[in-house]
Amino acid sequence: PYVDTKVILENADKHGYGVPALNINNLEFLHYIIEAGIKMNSPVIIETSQGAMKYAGNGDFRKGAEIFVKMVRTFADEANIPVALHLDHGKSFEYIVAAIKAGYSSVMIDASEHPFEENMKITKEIVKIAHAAGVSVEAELGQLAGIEDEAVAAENVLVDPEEAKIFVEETDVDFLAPAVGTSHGAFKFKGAAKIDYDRIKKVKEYVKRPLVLHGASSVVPEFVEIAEKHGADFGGAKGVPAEILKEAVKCGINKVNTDTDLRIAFVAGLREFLNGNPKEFDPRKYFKLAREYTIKVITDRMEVLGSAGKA
Ligand SMILES: O=C(COP(=O)(O)O)N(O)CCCCO
Ligand code: NA
Ligand SMILES: [Zn+2]
Repeated sequence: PYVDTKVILENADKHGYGVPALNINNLEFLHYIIEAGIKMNSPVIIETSQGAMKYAGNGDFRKGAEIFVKMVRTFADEANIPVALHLDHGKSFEYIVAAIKAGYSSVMIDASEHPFEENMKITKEIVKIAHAAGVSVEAELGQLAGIEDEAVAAENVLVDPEEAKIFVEETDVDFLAPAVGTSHGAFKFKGAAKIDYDRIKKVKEYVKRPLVLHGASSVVPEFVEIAEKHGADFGGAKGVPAEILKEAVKCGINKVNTDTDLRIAFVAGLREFLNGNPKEFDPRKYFKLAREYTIKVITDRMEVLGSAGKA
């Protein structure tokens, strides 16, 4: 069934597991996520960035929002796993309102590049509007480095747990994304991978609601290798290893945002298949390995996070 993201995340919070939040831009990735969820009997959170809304609507983001809601609801209505649709990194009022009007389960208002008071003020407004429409809200505190679709945050600014307490009390936001050392994309750490567990624990103690880990892709070496064997150049790619994700879930993370891992698995399979099948040009055939690898990277993640078997 199609559910509110809050329902999925409150259950995950209660039972101490993580749920993958998986980004899509097209029908194929939605197919793979649903297949993986059904196979593992896991709840799934589908998420789209503002860029994905524009892309799906061929430039018209309101159209794109409607297309995603109709596609996701069609799958969700007949799947016996909980499925939610979330707007990821909503920065523009127009996009957020379009997602709410189209029927998204939840929206993120990402005002993290603004000073604390401004972030709080903007988030409060969005919460009022979203809650009036029965839609739950995610916000971000602190800043991730790395590329975030439109904006590039220069440095990591880790969340201040005291600020998180005030922020949640003031805004009544449903789930919070604290910046704890990760960043978006395939090049997350200069040195060894590490995130600030104590900071997660402190925020959890204060806000007592589901927490979100952004920049959580593992950049799985197996798929990086296959992609590079077939012409990709991902030199220096490094993500969040599975054992760090497990620890982060223990500390209170419940929604685990994952985009880069799906992209790498897909392009690894696509490159391998195209290199090995020079005569093939049927789009129902040449995604075969891309599909297989993308489903694999999702089912593995459901095991790591503990959402497998929880639908
Ligand atoms: O936090 C994440 C996931 O980040 P990643 O999958 O790159 O680790 N997202 O919000 C997904 C979109 C970010 C741009 O790729
Ligand atoms: Na999000
Ligand atoms: Zn993110």
